[in-house]
Amino acid sequence: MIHTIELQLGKLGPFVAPASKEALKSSLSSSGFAYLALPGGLRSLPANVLREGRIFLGEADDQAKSRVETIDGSQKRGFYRFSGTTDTGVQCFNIGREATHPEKFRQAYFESIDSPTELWMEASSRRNKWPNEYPKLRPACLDYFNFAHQAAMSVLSSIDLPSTFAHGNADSELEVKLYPGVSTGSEDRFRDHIDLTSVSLLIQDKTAGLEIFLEDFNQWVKVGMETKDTPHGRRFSSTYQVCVFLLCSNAMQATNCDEKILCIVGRFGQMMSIGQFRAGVHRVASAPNEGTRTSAVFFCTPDWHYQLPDGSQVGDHMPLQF
Ligand SMILES: O=C(O)CCC(=O)C(=O)O
Ligand SMILES: [Fe+2]
Repeated sequence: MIHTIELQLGKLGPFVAPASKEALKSSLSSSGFAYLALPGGLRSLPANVLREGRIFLGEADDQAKSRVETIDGSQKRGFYRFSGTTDTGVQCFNIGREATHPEKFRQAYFESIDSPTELWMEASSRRNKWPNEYPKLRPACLDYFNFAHQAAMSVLSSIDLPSTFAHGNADSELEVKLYPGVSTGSEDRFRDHIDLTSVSLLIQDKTAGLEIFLEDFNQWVKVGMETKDTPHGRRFSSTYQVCVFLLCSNAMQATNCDEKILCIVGRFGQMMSIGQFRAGVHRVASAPNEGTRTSAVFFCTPDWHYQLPDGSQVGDHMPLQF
């Protein structure tokens, strides 16, 4: 069962009310997923990051993109073209925590494994890249990054997992992806996987595309945006709502359709909880004739030197940086 948790707005940012803890635990342990509903005062944050990301990725010319592009290595910052999928044409804009010396975040890890500096320094010191021509992108991304970090910390502490202690560097990533429309619906755009995160927070602006696997039902379900019937036909009711359409044989049933963020347990969330919380398997399928889709995922990542219950460090699980 996927529960919806109302986030509250406190002085220090968004938080999960104590009364919602059990529902959140039950949702993340049974399915690996939960919805976070936003109070009105915070709803512009996801809307802004999707809008500014969509404008940059959809409208900037190749030159503007190439000025903030990362081509090589697994540590992406700024613009890059997504590969490693059957689909071409997916474009991304990636940021980490804004910092002058981001290599400091991973230094303790690399030193603990005696890794020669020249092997990790270059990739780990990559800073955020902001396109000058799109000045609204930076505040939209940074505001959302800060919000998402706070929200993730509150989610983790509510379910009794290490929060700020394990995420002191806030060495997380925010990635906006633009999936151009397709006319055929056969291929997966992003194959099924779990994320290398403690939790991921996902928003999207289109009904079609994201699918999550519900183990208990042995079924893929579509996560979409609410549609409303109007005299002029069906239309989307907001830019980033997510809801689940259960793939029932006789009816597509929409549930949980308000201003929501999908919270997904990642591999580290599962490991930190010694399996109490299930990592959520998800994928992006192509949705023919649905037009362009934009998503933004906050990949909440523990510090690389953080030691997991099995004795490994978080960094041991990360793809090579060079
Ligand atoms: O674009 C999406 O909705 C999902 C992308 C995703 O799962 C990922 O980047 O890990
Ligand atoms: Fe993912």
